[in-house]
Amino acid sequence: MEAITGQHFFFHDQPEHAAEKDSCHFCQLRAFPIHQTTPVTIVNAKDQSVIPPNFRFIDRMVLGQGVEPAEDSFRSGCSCENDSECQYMGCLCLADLGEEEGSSSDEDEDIHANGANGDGPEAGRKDKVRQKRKAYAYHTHGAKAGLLRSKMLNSKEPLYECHAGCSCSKDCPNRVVERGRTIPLQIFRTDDRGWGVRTQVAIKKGQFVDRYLGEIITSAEADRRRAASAVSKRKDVYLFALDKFTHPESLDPRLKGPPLEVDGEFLSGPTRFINHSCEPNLRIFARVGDHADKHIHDLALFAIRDIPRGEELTFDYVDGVTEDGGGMEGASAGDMAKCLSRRSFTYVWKQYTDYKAYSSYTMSTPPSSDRISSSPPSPVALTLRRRERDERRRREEQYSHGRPLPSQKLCGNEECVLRCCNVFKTTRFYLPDYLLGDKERSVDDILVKDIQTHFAYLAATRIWPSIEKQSDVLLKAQSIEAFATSPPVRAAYLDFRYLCQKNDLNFTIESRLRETLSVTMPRFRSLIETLDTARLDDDYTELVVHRTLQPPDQADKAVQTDRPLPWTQEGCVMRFLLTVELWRCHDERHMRQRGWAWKPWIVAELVSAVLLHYWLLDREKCFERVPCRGSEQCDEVWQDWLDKYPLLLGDSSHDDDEDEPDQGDSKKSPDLVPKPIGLIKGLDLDKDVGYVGGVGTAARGPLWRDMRQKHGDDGLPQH
Ligand SMILES: C[S@@+](CC[C@H](N)C(=O)[O-])C[C@H]1O[C@@H](n2cnc3c(N)ncnc32)[C@H](O)[C@@H]1O
Repeated sequence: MEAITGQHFFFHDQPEHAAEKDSCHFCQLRAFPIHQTTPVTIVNAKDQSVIPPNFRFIDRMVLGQGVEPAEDSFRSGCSCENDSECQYMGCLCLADLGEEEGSSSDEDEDIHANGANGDGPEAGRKDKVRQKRKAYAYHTHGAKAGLLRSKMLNSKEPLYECHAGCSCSKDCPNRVVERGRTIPLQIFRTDDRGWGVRTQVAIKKGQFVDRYLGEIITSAEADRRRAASAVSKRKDVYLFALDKFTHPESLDPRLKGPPLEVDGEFLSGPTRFINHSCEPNLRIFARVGDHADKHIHDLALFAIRDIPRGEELTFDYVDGVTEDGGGMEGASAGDMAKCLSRRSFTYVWKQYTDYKAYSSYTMSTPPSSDRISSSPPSPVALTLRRRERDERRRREEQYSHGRPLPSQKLCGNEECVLRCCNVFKTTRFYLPDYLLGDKERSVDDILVKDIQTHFAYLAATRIWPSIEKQSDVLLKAQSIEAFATSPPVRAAYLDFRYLCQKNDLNFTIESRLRETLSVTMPRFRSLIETLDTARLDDDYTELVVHRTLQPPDQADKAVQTDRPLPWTQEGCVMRFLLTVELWRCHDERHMRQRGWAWKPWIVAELVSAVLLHYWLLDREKCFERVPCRGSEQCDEVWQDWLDKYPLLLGDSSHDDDEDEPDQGDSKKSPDLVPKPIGLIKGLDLDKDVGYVGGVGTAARGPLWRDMRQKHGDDGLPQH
């Protein structure tokens, strides 16, 4: 260290040492304009180590190959007439803030700081200020001016700042990160953790410290560097993915992912030497200037508490993950893990799948602890933990919106291992082999989603013909569509198909299935009349349910064999009907479809129609059966369904006892906007294609009005 300092001091102002000067870290630092006011120094009072010679200080991001900033034509900025306007909603730079983030709980603090509280003439001004909602992230007035608001310190939101493309001045209060570091820093040799960074002045809570700089590289290049690095895990601590705005469905191709990454190992600023701590004094935030450059957003470090002069600066490499999987400072600290970029996503993903292969799945136990303050957790373990936590949160959200818990069985028996009772089980150890998705179009080029909608509409009008009000019909149709397309019904159909194949039962023609349905449906109806399928807590019900769902029991037969008897066609159909009915009851019990307390004959009608509908969709090649990749994929399937049918509490109308539509629920559920039924031009689905062949009319008359016979086709006989 002394030798290097000496070289610098004595020789680097001489032209013949130009090359050496170029690689001298002191010279690099001195060359930055900011060095005059807020220098970075390097000291080593411990040993002879020097900053790695292949490291170079930079004072701005370096864009790697294939990484481009936005074109000028996409750039924009605010047109606020004076700087103070840039604090409020209305400033274009703050346009991406949601309502929640925009609201300011610190507003009073600022007004107080400015002496504008109480009655009198100031009160009017205060009211006026209140009308304009303060939205930006910093304090404006008094001693805290320029510091991050306390609300933001715990927030996962990015910071949106004004920038060079804006009409406000450089002194605009919303340009904190842009103005750069104001704190002199010292890189020093720690006792036990290599280099570290300490502050040369006291830092206030909420004060901006510096950005994390580096080379911005593509994800492919990051992977390449990981692979090339002797120890990939080591490489990971220098890589930050710029994924704050990445979303697979983003309209901006640059934000679709995989995200760009910042590599600070060989080119960076002093923050690259900041060590990890589980009780850090800094936190990292995503910061955006020009919105067109979200893909290369900044990583800005702020103090999260007052820091005395001389104290080592640290941040939590995984932002507060604790052993129980929660955030160190409550939920918001955990959420910030998303703000803290995912380091080495791709690499870790591979590790993750391996990890999943041996880790037992549990909803509450994150991978083993690495929370030791004296040494940092391995980045792989940390990322795994973070991913586990994010997944867990996503699932919890789904459960709160009606996805059943994986532990729940259709039959109600905790111990049940029957495949068909476990349609909610999507964990690692009980993943379905396949998932059933809709193709976009049928073999006849009809949009499958139109067929689904049309089926639901016809079912609503035929099974509940007494509903007159169109909005009630649409509500009914919407809830039928949600039910019929739900993941457990799909799982039940796959199970049905599998069972049929395994037992060489082929419903190769529609009439065969219709016949079987016509025999099975009355039995099914009397079964659910006898049982209270909505309450599965008595032994008798469970026994009967299990008998129906299980392979036929040879004990019932005269001939005893070692193997279970094969399934019959009626058995397969019955198993589908009962599985779907149990899911319907579960759904009703647990939240989404409240008020579906239908009489057994309505249930029998609808559930049978659903089976025939699925079979017809299958025949028309509307489905795709995809191997299930993992529980994440099941999560996605549930998420898609929950997103598409967010709240279906409004369908209580028209039990068979009711004459008048119940409009109460639709009034109570403003979220339920009836979906327009897309009629398919030139096509009568009933007649021409027969997709809804199973739907008859249940209005006190014959349960199955055979649409096909009307058109001279084979059909389901009346019963
Ligand atoms: C981003 S660098 C920080 C600067 C580093 N100390 C150096 O000398 O270059 C991350 C590396 O620092 C070390 N490190 C960071 N935090 C640490 C901690 N709390 N305990 C031990 N080593 C730590 C680890 O070797 C880690 O790979």
